[in-house]
Amino acid sequence: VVGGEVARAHSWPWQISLQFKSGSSFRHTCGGTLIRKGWVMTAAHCVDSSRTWRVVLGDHNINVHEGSEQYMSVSQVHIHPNWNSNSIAGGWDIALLRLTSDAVLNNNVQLGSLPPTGQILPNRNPCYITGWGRTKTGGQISAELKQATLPSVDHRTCTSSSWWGSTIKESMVCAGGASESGCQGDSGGPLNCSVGGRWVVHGVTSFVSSAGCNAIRRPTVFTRVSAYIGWMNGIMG
Ligand SMILES: CC(C)c1ccc(NC(=O)[C@H](Cc2ccccc2)NC(=O)[C@H](CCCC[NH3+])NC(=O)C(F)(F)F)cc1
Repeated sequence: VVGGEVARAHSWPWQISLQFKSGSSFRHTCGGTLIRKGWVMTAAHCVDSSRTWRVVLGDHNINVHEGSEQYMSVSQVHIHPNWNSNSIAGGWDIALLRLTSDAVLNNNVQLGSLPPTGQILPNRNPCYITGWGRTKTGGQISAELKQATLPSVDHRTCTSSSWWGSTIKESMVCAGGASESGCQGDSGGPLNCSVGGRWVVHGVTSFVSSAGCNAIRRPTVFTRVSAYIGWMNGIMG
């Protein structure tokens, strides 16, 4: 997350760290959202390589064992069948991870709320991006979970020629476009939007401009969760 601030610990208790085994330890690679006790929603591009994954729930500083963490193994990776790893602009950048055991819900670990099918946010709806991703283009990932306000940008604006143009599909949500953005390592994490006074996870962090994470008029692009409710229910049962 470029800009914003360090989140109050466990204030986004559905945020998870997706890590892969590297030698004898695990490394953070992406974010994700706990949506059922046994299921995590993340980006397809995070899991389209075969690795040994683990999901860390209830984390704040990913380099320190704080006692609130739950370490979960992944028994199954369900990548959307239409995902094409050579075409991030094609969309479909969403995946579900089945955990080997159910999370224990508590003050530090809670389920994220999903929107109803088809819900589209109005322009400039208040949203926060959260993640442990890089804190500036080419910079380092953050040890502590960060948050930044990224107002949603409506489709008409985001697809205009001086913005992203036709790269943006109906199944995507844009948010930000000023000095704050997502960055590498935030992929797969939630776009948390305030709807009716409650936090709803409206996006899965997908991509930023290759000219830089917080490039002007290149808002962070998210997979629109409300376009995939049917698919997810079909998988999770
Ligand atoms: C649609 C097409 C023109 C297009 C292709 C690629 C991108 N962006 C990218 O590829 C930039 C590259 C980058 C690297 C380092 C620093 C900044 C940017 N990376 C990204 O946007 C990666 C997803 C890459 C998926 C690759 N299979 N996502 C992110 O960084 C995140 F966290 F914002 F979600 C953007 C658009």
